[in-house]
Amino acid sequence: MSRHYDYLAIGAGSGGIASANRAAIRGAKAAVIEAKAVGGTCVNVGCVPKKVMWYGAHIAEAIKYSPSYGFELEQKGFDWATMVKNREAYIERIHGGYHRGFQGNGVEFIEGFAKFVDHKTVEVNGEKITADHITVATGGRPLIPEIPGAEHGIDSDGFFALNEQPKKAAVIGAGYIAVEIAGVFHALGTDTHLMVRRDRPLRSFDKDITDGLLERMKQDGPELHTETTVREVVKQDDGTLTLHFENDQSMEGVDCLVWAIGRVPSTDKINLECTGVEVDSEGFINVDKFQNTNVQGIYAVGDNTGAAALTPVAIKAGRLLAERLFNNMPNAHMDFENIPTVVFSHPTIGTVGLSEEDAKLKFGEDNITVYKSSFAAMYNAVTPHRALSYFKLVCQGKEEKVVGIHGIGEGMDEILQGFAVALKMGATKADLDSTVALHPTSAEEFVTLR
Ligand SMILES: Cc1cc2nc3c(=O)[nH]c(=O)nc-3n(C[C@H](O)[C@H](O)[C@H](O)COP(=O)(O)OP(=O)(O)OC[C@H]3O[C@@H](n4cnc5c(N)ncnc54)[C@H](O)[C@@H]3O)c2cc1C
Ligand SMILES: NC(=O)c1ccc[n+]([C@@H]2O[C@H](COP(=O)([O-])OP(=O)(O)OC[C@H]3O[C@@H](n4cnc5c(N)ncnc54)[C@H](O)[C@@H]3O)[C@@H](O)[C@H]2O)c1
Repeated sequence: MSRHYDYLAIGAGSGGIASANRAAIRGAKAAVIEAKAVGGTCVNVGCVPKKVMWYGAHIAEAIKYSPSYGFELEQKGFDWATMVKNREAYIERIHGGYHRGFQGNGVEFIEGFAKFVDHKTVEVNGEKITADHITVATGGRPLIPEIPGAEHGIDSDGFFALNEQPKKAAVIGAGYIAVEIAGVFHALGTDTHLMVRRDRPLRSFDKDITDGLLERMKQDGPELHTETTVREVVKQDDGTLTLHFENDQSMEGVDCLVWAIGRVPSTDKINLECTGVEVDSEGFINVDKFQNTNVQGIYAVGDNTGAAALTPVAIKAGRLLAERLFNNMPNAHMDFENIPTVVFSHPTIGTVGLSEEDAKLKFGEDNITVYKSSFAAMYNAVTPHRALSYFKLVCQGKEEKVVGIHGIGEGMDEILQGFAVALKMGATKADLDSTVALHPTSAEEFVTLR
């Protein structure tokens, strides 16, 4: 038995789903193969469960501030399992939405793990499936370090599988995932320790913004341990973990250790070798700007290409690929410049374009003008917890073209999208200044900077 399609996506995550749906909408006979849960990382063990838990953390913070607004609340407890149950029910509903979408668009959903047999054929559940165009959209998976006792820790997938709230958590890593998980644990009441190998987390972000994050962590937690590298993990008889660091210090009593030290592409178990598709030294698939691999008829989108590992990036690249293949748009391709991004820290960070450091390197120090401000957002200014937000514009040349927009503060996640449009359109500082402010908001900072 064998089936043939015009378009086949391996992996029903952000990129695979978006591309298969768009291909089918444009008239292609399309299918998508998924080994685990429809929706991939974002929906099942990424953006979606993370944001639900971030909202939970947000509510915990609001309860903390509520007395200053006149509320007399008695918090009787917090049930982690209830949050998880409702989160998973929501995710189930999203799964249903995807399947209805496939039905509506005419995409065939195939459950199973796909492996290449040759450059036109994959095998799944013993069946050979052929397609004119095959997209590898297999995403990635978390990395665990090779140190003694590492297996006693969990990764971000394990974090979402927790059914009970840990008392004391150590989160290892300095990227988005470490910062976000540590923030959620801490806000919900776990004694949380974030451990980074160097002087700060999010080192590739603009320094003024990470300084703002460090200030908040110092003020509110979680506890940040810098210059701290885990050497060994030992499980004690009572089940708790002791972490030994390279600086010969240690930490005892950890009941949840989370590794958030990066992700690797899922390209190693799909027999890609038999197709001749080239990968780099880390296993990321080499693609050109059209998502073409070096083998005709095989493409890759999303996290396994080493592009910015963000859901909207995988979706956009996937849709544009389908437009190119099936809608007579030979030049359709993703623009990887100026991709906005948000970290769901506490408070959130938003950033698009170049950091001050990178802008100076690219254009020269004399060609860069920086505008920045800090202020206590009204939300917490009326509480004893007076904390600062930071906003920054990086401008280039005499005309002060805005090449970087950065902020940390309440609402920054929602503020950034519109400003990213302005940056992408080539806005200058004068354009922002000519826009009337919205008052009272935090967003108005960006159009009133001096
Ligand atoms: C904890 C966490 C939080 C995140 N938060 C955000 C966020 O807030 N915002 C954001 O934009 N991004 C976020 N991301 C990143 C985002 O989830 C990814 O960029 C996005 O999911 C990538 O999509 P993709 O299609 O490349 O791969 P994935 O979504 O990983 O999908 C790949 C799919 O392929 C399947 N698969 C793999 N191999 C095979 C095979 N051989 N056969 C069949 N199926 C296979 C996998 O099971 C998986 O379902 C987060 C990621 C994590 C881990
Ligand atoms: N809000 C969002 O949009 C969001 C949220 C989560 C994830 N993501 C995406 O997922 C990607 C992966 O996130 P991530 O946080 O896993 O990876 P990352 O690559 O961003 O960060 C990994 C961090 O771990 C550190 N590290 C590596 N090895 C280590 C070790 N042995 N011990 C201690 N630290 C170590 C690295 O220095 C790095 O800072 C991100 O780059 C991002 O694109 C996005």
